Amino acid sequence: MGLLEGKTLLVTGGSAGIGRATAIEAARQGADVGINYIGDDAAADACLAEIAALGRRGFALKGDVADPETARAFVSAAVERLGRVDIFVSNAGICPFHAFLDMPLDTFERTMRVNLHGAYWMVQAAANQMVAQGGGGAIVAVSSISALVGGEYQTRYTPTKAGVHSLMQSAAIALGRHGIRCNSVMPGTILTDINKDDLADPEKRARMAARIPLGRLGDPEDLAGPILFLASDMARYVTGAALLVDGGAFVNLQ
Ligand SMILES: NC(=O)C1=CN([C@@H]2O[C@H](COP(=O)(O)OP(=O)(O)OC[C@H]3O[C@@H](n4cnc5c(N)ncnc54)[C@H](O)[C@@H]3O)[C@@H](O)[C@H]2O)C=CC1
Ligand SMILES: C[C@H](O)[C@@H]1OC(=O)[C@H](O)[C@@H]1O
Repeated sequence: MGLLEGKTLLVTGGSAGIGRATAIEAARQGADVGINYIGDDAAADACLAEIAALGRRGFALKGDVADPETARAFVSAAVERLGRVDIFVSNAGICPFHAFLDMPLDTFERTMRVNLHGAYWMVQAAANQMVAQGGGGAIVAVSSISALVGGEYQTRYTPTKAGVHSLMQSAAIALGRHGIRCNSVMPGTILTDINKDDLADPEKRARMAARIPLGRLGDPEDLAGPILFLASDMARYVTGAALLVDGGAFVNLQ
């Protein structure tokens, strides 16, 4: 029997990277899965095909998480298609690298709106559904090691990841009385489209890998287990927590 047998799970940014790995592993663990995404329809269709091949129900909703209306539409579609929402994974995010001193206003605002506002409205919509249906629930947000440490070209990104971590702490308090647990994961450097350009420089890539005690950069699948553990009943007394999933990078000062 899978870890998530009989549950329904929603994940934002589920067509690629960490969100996709989470969606597919959730299906393997017995959950029906809804994904939200933006951009490439073929990638979303491919993810849905894998969910179906695992014998689970799935649906995809295209929409920008920066628009609060997408949150309402995603949760409504989940209720219509899957009946309820047991687990919500707030994952969608962007990280356009840029220097601090000449940060364009639109780059700053877009990053805030997608990563932080998007997480806020999505989590609120999912939580309202969980409260209305009863029986509790679990919310996991994808924060980052960048909530704890800085990056020269990530000055409009790292505050969003600290914000997502903080959102989970406050939501854990607000939602505990409803039996809804809220936690975050903090990935280190994971090989996905978000950092493909940044890590195209072999020297930078080698430098990033060299500081990781486990000896390699992460893969999206490295996140699926920790996210789904926090989402599962095995973590039933865990709320307001943050789990670093970084191969040990954070603790490696020298
Ligand atoms: N890859 C890494 O090294 C790390 C990633 N993260 C976080 O993990 C999360 C997922 O990122 P990755 O899988 O690495 O990236 P990715 O680029 O492979 O996937 C991002 C996903 O988010 C979706 N997305 C992007 N903007 C969206 C929007 N406005 N509305 C709806 N969907 C949107 C895309 O369609 C895609 O499915 C992000 O929140 C990122 O900040 C955190 C730490 C490290
Ligand atoms: C996109 C970056 O490579 C990635 O994003 C994060 O949150 C990590 O800190 C890495 O810097």
